[in-house]
Amino acid sequence: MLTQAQKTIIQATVPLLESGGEALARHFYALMFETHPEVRALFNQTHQATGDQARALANSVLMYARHIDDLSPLTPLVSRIVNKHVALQILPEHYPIVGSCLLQSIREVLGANVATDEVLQAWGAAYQQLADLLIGKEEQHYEQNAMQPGGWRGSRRFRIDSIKQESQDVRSLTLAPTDGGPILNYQAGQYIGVRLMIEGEEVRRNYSISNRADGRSLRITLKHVPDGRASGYLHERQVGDELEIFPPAGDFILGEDKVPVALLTAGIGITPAIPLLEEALEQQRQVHFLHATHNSQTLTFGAFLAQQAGLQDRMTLKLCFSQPLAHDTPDAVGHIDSHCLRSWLPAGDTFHVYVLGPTGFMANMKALLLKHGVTDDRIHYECFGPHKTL
Ligand SMILES: NC(=O)C1=CN([C@@H]2O[C@H](COP(=O)(O)OP(=O)(O)OC[C@H]3O[C@@H](n4cnc5c(N)ncnc54)[C@H](OP(=O)(O)O)[C@@H]3O)[C@@H](O)[C@H]2O)C=CC1
Repeated sequence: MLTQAQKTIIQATVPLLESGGEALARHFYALMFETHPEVRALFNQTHQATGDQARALANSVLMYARHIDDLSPLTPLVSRIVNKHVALQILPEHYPIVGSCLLQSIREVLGANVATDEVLQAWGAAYQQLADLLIGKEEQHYEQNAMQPGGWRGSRRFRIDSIKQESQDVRSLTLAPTDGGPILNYQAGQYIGVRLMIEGEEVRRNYSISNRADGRSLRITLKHVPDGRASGYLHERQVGDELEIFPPAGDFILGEDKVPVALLTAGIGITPAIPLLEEALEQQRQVHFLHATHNSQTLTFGAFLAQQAGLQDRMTLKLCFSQPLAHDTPDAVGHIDSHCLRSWLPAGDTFHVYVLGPTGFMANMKALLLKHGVTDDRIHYECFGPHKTL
């Protein structure tokens, strides 16, 4: 348990974290990967290179320090972190490695005058409190996954049953367990973890599941990112190849109120929106599917969406192309703007909006939605990779 004196020390470090948190986080990752190369696989090295992971860690530590007296406002953030950890199979033994490197980094970056023994002890206790919380919640997920019919713990081997080119740089892989057993009933909007061995090095990634649970197979849909190690590797796989998969996780799911839904997506952010769309339609909800992409060549699931919109009275489909080809006839050209949202969103003020895509897109859409009067509690978004507050 943290003492009141330790909580006061943690709160006093907030200004330091506000100004120097990112430098601290960068130092921490460099130290950890140097002294514990075995944990490299748990972190996407592209997010390291862009600094996204360091920013996400700095922000999480800052939020934690700010709310050390009452952690309840952090419940959504903790849930996001726990789910990402579960899909990457973060285990209790990983926490002491992170804890010792974090304390060493605090000492080295802040210096002995600021990072006194008292300060380090307070942060050691605070870290342990957070680690215990996360380990407990993650174990609950692992247990729930393992107990369900068709569930499993750790990795399970899946075979690629089919491959489909969906658009210019995007293909879907349909995967079935090699043991022939069923697959648990995952929720629309969830993702899985994949463990790959690329040139002798372990790499782990999360990928959104792009189909609804059918008990037999699951589908992931991937964009080939230039220089993307895992996506490049997966795009070279053939039917019959096998992959190691961690059980589904994720809390980006439809709310239970059967209100109208707007799915506002861009680029490859469309992947989790497909099962969300199917679920919403099955629940007889009104769905407005608004999607931005470059043009018809990069449009993923275009035929499926058009077919659904043709079949379903309750579905509206609007496409915005930023770089249309000569023969393209989208509903709008450029970026989705205030005018598009005003005419494309459902009427009334009960609908919820689910935003998925590049971070800049999600930040823009959130700002426009707020301006349009959509309240914060009705706007949902999920970052692919480290969580960011928009
Ligand atoms: N949340 C999720 O589940 C997932 C999210 N992603 C995220 O999606 C990102 C990559 O998506 P990708 O397919 O390459 O996207 P694209 O670069 O293909 O962009 C898709 C569309 O969004 C437009 N756009 C980009 N930025 C903005 C902005 N700031 N405001 C308005 N419109 C914008 C683009 O216009 P323009 O032509 O001007 O670029 C384009 O029309 C990744 O970075 C990843 O983080 C990926 C997978 C799943």
